[in-house]
Amino acid sequence: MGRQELISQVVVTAQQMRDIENRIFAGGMPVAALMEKVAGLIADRIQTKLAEDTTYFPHSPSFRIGILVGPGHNGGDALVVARELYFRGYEVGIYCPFSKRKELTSQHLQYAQSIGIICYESIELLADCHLFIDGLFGFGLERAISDPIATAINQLNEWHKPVIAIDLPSGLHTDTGEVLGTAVRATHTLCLGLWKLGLLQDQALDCVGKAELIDFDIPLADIHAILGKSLGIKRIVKTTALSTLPLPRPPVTHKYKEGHLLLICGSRRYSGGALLTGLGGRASGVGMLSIAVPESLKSIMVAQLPEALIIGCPETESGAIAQLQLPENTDLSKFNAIACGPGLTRDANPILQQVLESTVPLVLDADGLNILADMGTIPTLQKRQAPTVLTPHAGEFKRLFPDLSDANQDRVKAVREAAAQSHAVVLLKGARTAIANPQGTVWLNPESTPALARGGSGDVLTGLLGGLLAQASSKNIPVEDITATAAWWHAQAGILAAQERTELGVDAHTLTQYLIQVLLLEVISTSDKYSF
Ligand SMILES: NC(=O)C1=CN([C@@H]2O[C@H](COP(=O)(O)OP(=O)(O)OC[C@H]3O[C@@H](n4cnc5c(N)ncnc54)[C@H](O)[C@@H]3O)[C@@H](O)[C@H]2O)[C@H](O)CC1
Ligand SMILES: [K+]
Repeated sequence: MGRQELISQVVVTAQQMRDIENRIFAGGMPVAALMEKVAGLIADRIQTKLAEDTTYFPHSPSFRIGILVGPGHNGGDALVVARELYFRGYEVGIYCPFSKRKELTSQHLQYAQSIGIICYESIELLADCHLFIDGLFGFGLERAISDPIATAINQLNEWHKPVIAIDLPSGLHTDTGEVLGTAVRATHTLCLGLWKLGLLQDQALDCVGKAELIDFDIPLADIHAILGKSLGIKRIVKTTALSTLPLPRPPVTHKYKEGHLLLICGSRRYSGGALLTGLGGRASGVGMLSIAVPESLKSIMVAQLPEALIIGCPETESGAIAQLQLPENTDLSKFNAIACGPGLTRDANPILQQVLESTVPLVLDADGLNILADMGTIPTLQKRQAPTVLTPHAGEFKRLFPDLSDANQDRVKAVREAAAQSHAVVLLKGARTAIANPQGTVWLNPESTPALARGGSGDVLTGLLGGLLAQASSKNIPVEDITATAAWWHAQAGILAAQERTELGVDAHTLTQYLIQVLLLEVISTSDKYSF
């Protein structure tokens, strides 16, 4: 794996970043030299951004940049940026309300003032700035921000001007993304060296804006020395996601070699869920698709999914599947994967018992999760031998794991605990979907769209994931990697659909039509090894 690819996947906590940094310093790199290098790269990036984006940053002789400087090395970075932008002809002013500062930061402040950059103690005096650089705190923030800094940050936020945060928006917890007191609402974040975990947590996203990484050549040996070879937390990136797709297919194959997926979904009350799950399964390219639904849904399913084998099952009085009535000579072990849950209703309880006993990889979603929660998640899953993937949103997560950490706060901690205790792969849905395996590795999906916050989009994911699992069954690819790929593919389809149709135009049915469309674009732009 090349440097760029590895760096784009790595995610660190504050402590890990400190440890990596200490190795660099122990190796002989002077602290001041590193700050100079990093801040030089930040200044270059800001200058390019200003030149590139003239609608956002209009050229004007009075263009003024306000630089917020904290007491630590985040403030030191900001001062080097201030000096560089000043020498490159920009008008800059500094806000630094701290009397105690780290030595290097103090030296840079002294020099900045000596060359004529004015340092203000009140942020109000920067009110006419067109752009702000936030260098108040980086990964050294230790406690909630208090006054006068809190009031200054709130004032800055009220101006609604462009703000570029250095490393991370000041006030965010580096690991959990929690707002500590108050936080800068940045429009852009230039994360330094390696992605900080907090930037990938849902609760941080209001403050992060567009995030990008500034690579300052951290030696790979230092990264591996602290994080290990396998990395504990990874961003899902395009190259790894595409590498687990069943593409290209072998030239000689047949439908059963390309996986047989069984979907179990729907009820008289929720027929749409079954349909969307089926369409998601179809888009996965799976060789054979069987869908078990209540008998009364059979005709509508056949009409919409003519290539699938629709299995009409006896129904309860309420219209749920009463019993799985598989074709003759078929039992659950004939399938390569099963996905179960969307639209089932809790009345389908006996069905879940049956699929849990199967020896086939199983995806549980929606009512499949609700029924599992009723059974007792952890003791029930501990009995299973084959892999299980749970795909809850935060509400379902709470029902499944009532005693674990809150999935609305430190989502990474919550999903890790859930996977460890249930021995399942857990995919916690959200703006930054988080996936954990029982061994503690976590995958975070760094790109998505609020357009996917819509009824039915989860059903599409369930079908898609089931189809990918079925196709991978003979390939020895870890279930968690396939789960990460499904989350990535689903989100990318949403992003493309939102670009073409706005965030309001991505209903779940439309989403299914973008799955192949986005793949075509991504695969073609990545490699020429696929031929169509
Ligand atoms: N990672 C790297 O290799 C590099 C990082 N750089 C930059 O340095 C910061 C981290 O610097 P550090 O000095 O450790 O921390 P901070 O700048 O975030 O500030 C710590 C400073 O603030 C005090 N403090 C903490 N919390 C509060 C609070 N709530 N209120 C008031 N004061 C607080 C604390 O006591 C410290 O004095 C990193 O983010 C990068 O921007 C290097 O420049 C390049 C290499
Ligand atoms: K900052």
